[in-house]
Amino acid sequence: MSPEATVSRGLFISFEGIDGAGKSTHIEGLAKAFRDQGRTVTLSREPGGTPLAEKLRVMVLGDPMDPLTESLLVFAARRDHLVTVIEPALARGEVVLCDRFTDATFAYQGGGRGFDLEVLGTLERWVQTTPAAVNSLRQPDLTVWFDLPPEIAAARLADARTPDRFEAQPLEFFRRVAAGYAARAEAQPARFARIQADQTRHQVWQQLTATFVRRGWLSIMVAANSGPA
Ligand SMILES: Nc1ncnc2c1ncn2[C@@H]1O[C@H](COP(=O)(O)OP(=O)(O)O)[C@@H](O)[C@H]1O
Ligand SMILES: Cc1cn([C@H]2C[C@H](O)[C@@H](COP(=O)(O)OP(=O)(O)O)O2)c(=O)[nH]c1=O
Repeated sequence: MSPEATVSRGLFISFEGIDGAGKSTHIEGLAKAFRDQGRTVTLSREPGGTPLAEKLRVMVLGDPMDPLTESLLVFAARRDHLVTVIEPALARGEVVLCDRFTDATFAYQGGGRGFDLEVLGTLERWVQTTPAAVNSLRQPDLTVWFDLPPEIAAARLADARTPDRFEAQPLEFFRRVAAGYAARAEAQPARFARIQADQTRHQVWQQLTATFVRRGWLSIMVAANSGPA
């Protein structure tokens, strides 16, 4: 095991992908694996993660609005979440597992809605500026990207749940969202781990844990004895 695994520095890990890609299925199991290794885990999501941000989430997922309004609301929710939950947890040396972060904004508002990427970049810098981060800009240490063709995601979601304002979008919207994720991953390859999410749950889990074992963040033993919740 690399020395990194024995040092309890804060770890910020985000999970991304189009709706239905399989994030929720695997995050709990990963939290358990980190806990089994003695780490304290903060499990959260965006938009959301604080009382204020959860209120903003209800609006973003439910009320029609223009893309700038949508972008401002998700970034407002993010600022509150970052300042009151994520930064304090990282300062305590915890593992923060976050179901979506800023890449979702570039993918959904930027790719899906076609909103201005430069404006999103400006908002990203404003919202994620924090003195505790490398170069004062907070980014995840790792972003796990569940890459799944939109057709397969749609089939998985068909019977699974009542669609929200995004899940109700046509396939073409999700093609643009997927392209948005691919562009972010191409621009920042060191931060992204791409998971081929079209495989069985077990195979997806194995790809996921291998990613963490490779970085020295999970031991092989803990990974082998764990699985999706
Ligand atoms: N590897 C997989 N193969 C088949 N179905 C899956 C797989 N992973 C997840 N699912 C199912 O697909 C649906 C969407 O998964 P979910 O984890 O909720 O996706 P997300 O959180 O990314 O929107 C759920 O019904 C889930 O049980
Ligand atoms: C974080 C974020 C999410 N979203 C969208 C993507 C999802 O469709 C939705 C909520 O994400 P998610 O929590 O994955 O939905 P669910 O709980 O139904 O699996 O919000 C954005 O459009 N922009 C953002 O910045």
